[in-house]
Amino acid sequence: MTEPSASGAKTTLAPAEPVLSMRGLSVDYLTGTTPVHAVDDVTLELHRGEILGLAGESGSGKSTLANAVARLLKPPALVTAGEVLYHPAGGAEPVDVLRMNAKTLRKFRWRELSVVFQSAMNSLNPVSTVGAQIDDTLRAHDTTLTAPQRQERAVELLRRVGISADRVKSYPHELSGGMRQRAAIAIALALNPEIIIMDEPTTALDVVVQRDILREISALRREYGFAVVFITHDLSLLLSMADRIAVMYAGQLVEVGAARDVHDAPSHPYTHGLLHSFPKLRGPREELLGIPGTPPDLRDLPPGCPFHPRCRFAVDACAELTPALLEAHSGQYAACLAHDPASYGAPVPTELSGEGSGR
Ligand SMILES: Nc1ncnc2c1ncn2[C@@H]1O[C@H](COP(=O)(O)OP(=O)(O)OP(=O)(O)O)[C@@H](O)[C@H]1O
Repeated sequence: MTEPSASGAKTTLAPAEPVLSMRGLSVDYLTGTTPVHAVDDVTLELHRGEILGLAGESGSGKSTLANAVARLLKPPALVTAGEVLYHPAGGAEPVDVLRMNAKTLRKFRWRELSVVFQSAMNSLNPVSTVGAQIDDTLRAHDTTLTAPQRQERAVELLRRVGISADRVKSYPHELSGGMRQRAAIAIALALNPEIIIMDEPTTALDVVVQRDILREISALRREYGFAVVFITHDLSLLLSMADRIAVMYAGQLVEVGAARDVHDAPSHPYTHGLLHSFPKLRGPREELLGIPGTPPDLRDLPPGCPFHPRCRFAVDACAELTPALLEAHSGQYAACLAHDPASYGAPVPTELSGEGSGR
């Protein structure tokens, strides 16, 4: 696969310097007689300080990819190929997260990378107050802090995510769903990591709380400068908050680009279908085309492009050739033969050409 370049980032907060590089990453689930290829040869960079949105239907491999990066996979999951390079600040040599020993990994987690899951109830300890949980995290990873300093920091962190100081002594069950999610974010921020992986962190919350928390994540990111991998099946949500978007289909990366470009001119038919599956907030009304059919069985992908049976732009070659991730437009990459004129044998469909998008 061609590695996406850095040129597409939307804001100045997303410089092109990588903090994490996934290269040729593949993960299988070894269940039954045939492995499930949940992540298939993914090459993707996370830039320092950016919000990278990871989108795709349920089962496309988003969580598996994130868990592989955080070294949270458990059997039957197995990384079968690839590396995940962490680039320390200050230009030190990159380190392969997948090959870190237990001691290095303990330091890497929380200090450099933390994770916020969909259900804070699963990550928070039900028998410990939120203040104590922040304190535990700080004590385990930063021995230079005194108890009063840790307490001060716990109050400050909770304040940063919108929880008042008097809640420090609350147990998770005493908090609303939104507050629990905020507390989980506060713990993730405790050691000031460079990377935070958020796996559907607001999906279980109502829309108003979700919007508030997303706004706060963006503000915190600006203030602290961490990079976020934000996972959701809700592409419209990502378009409003991410700098860049990576779209997964059947375990593969099918499109990567700046959020605005992906929104204005998707270059992969799957992204195009996702974008036309929900009504636009602005602009003229459009027919909702959706995506026909269902995702393939990851044990037995169709030959050629895995999306071709559902693709309205497919030509005969799509059932035979596996498309590489190629630059479709400047800074925007798609794994689609339509952008490879020699193989496609027809002009790029207008819908995928970027024409009319004002670029
Ligand atoms: N423990 C497991 N054993 C076997 N297959 C699994 C296991 N966990 C996940 N899978 C399969 O791996 C594929 C990718 O799953 P994954 O959860 O990574 O997708 P996802 O895009 O995050 O989906 P969702 O949005 O529903 O969380 C799916 O086909 C899923 O069924």
